[in-house]
Amino acid sequence: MAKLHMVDTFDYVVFGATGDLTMRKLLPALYHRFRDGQIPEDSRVIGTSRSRLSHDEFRDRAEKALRRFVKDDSLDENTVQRFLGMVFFASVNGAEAESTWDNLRELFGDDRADVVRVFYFATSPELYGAICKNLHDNGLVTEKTRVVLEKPIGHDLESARKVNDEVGAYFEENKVFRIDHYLGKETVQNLIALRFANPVFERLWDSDAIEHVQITAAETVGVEGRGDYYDHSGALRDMIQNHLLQVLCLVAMEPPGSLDADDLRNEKLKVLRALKPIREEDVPNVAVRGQYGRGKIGKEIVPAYLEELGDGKQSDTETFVAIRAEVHSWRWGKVPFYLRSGKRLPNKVSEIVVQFRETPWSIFKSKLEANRLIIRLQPEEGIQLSVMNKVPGGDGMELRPANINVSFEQAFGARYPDAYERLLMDTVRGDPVLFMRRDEVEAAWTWVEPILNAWKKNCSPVHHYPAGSWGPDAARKLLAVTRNAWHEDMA
Ligand SMILES: NC(=O)C1=CN([C@@H]2O[C@H](COP(=O)(O)OP(=O)(O)OC[C@H]3O[C@@H](n4cnc5c(N)ncnc54)[C@H](OP(=O)(O)O)[C@@H]3O)[C@@H](O)[C@H]2O)C=CC1
Ligand SMILES: O=C1O[C@H](COP(=O)(O)O)[C@@H](O)[C@H](O)[C@H]1O
Repeated sequence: MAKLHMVDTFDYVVFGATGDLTMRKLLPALYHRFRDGQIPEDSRVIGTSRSRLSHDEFRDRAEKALRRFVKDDSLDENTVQRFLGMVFFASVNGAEAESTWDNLRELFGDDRADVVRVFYFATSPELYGAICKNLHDNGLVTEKTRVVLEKPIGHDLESARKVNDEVGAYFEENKVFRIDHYLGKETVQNLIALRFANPVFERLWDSDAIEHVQITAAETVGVEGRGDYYDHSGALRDMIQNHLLQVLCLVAMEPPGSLDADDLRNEKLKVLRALKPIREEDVPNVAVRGQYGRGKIGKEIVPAYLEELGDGKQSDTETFVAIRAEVHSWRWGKVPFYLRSGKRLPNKVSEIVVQFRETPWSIFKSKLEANRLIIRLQPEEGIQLSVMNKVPGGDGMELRPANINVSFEQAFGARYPDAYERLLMDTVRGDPVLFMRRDEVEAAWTWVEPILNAWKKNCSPVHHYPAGSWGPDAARKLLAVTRNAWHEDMA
């Protein structure tokens, strides 16, 4: 395990602390960091929401969450009790000026004014502006205060600008941490190491050598309890506008001058701005949307999206998206970047497939397969490079592809920390390198917006696919026009 450095003492205030995200991700992440010795014991985690809970009632909920979402081998009684001793609760309606702000103010005496203070907004984004104003008006913002904004930042470009303006009225950009948990995944960070610490790859990283790139985030889960949110979002907003475009940036960007936040983010922004704009009339040719019907994943029969929504609701919301993108730059020319994300697909897998070009000429009788680099983000994190080899023995020169495999688990053996663990500690340290800058978020919305508009006008159909399949056939056709195939369909 790489070395962890103890962070400064902090007060971590979560708005939306009784919600799913806090229970499932934030509290377990803070617990793990505490257990690993990264968090000083005089730090505090302060939950807030409109619910009227005592400190002990909230601690009970926090304890249940830890027992449910932290693996048994990481739960030891002493550590759990010491962690819960750092947990507090204040009942506040973040959106209302007249609310019980005293409950929160009372928790900060003069002796905490110099302590790092993080406000994490795990509520609906419409509340972010009001919460910022109320924090400011109640004198809760100190020199060492940061705010963390959960996704989604808006619903489209206009609403994203509104959220950013409202937050920006009270917090300088360097105090605003827009979280994209994909950037906290170890394997996503490792992309930077793979590309810029290994010249063997970087020398081949362009349109001369690379035929196309696929970026896939496939999930087996459906929308389950999040139907209200998801039905207003859909896969394009939920996964592509943020996570997949951020991964694309790291694959396609030029080497940054350093690992400083702005050097890295400037390079990502250049990629987002170099994405070939998609005109509304072209959307049917380059973007496919789908929605899952009833089907089977493994041995389990799972309901259709509409059944999960319940109440006989009808909806065109997409649970699957595939897009053909291009990064118009000297390095990439017209290399297609295929982006794909969907729910209720056969496997949970996030991966990048870099398909190299074929040899210009072959001296062999065997059919040659072009090299392929697969960067597996999750699960079974690792790298796989396919190469052509001579089949041993025989009296001729028979060739077959074989894989060079690096399994990160075998190489490093450590537990893979959840993305939130790293990101929450970065917010305490005030390190924005793995967070999205305002201009990145807005550039990403600018690019996806014509697709959203075309779909709103019903310019292309919502293809239905059975749960447990790899999505609609139209997604296959998107690649077939250039005689390509998605990874699972490759020979
Ligand atoms: N759940 C997840 O896995 C993910 C969630 N997100 C995003 O994070 C945000 C929260 O999601 P999630 O936890 O699932 O949502 P939930 O609906 O489970 O929780 C919402 C929380 O906000 C609180 N809340 C609502 N209104 C106010 C208010 N006016 N003042 C203070 N607190 C308020 C609620 O508590 P109370 O009713 O007591 O006030 C509750 O704690 C959403 O924007 C979501 O899109 C992003 C990525 C993943
Ligand atoms: O942000 C989100 O991500 C999850 C998928 O995250 P992963 O780390 O499990 O790949 C997705 O299920 C959710 O809908 C979306 O809001």
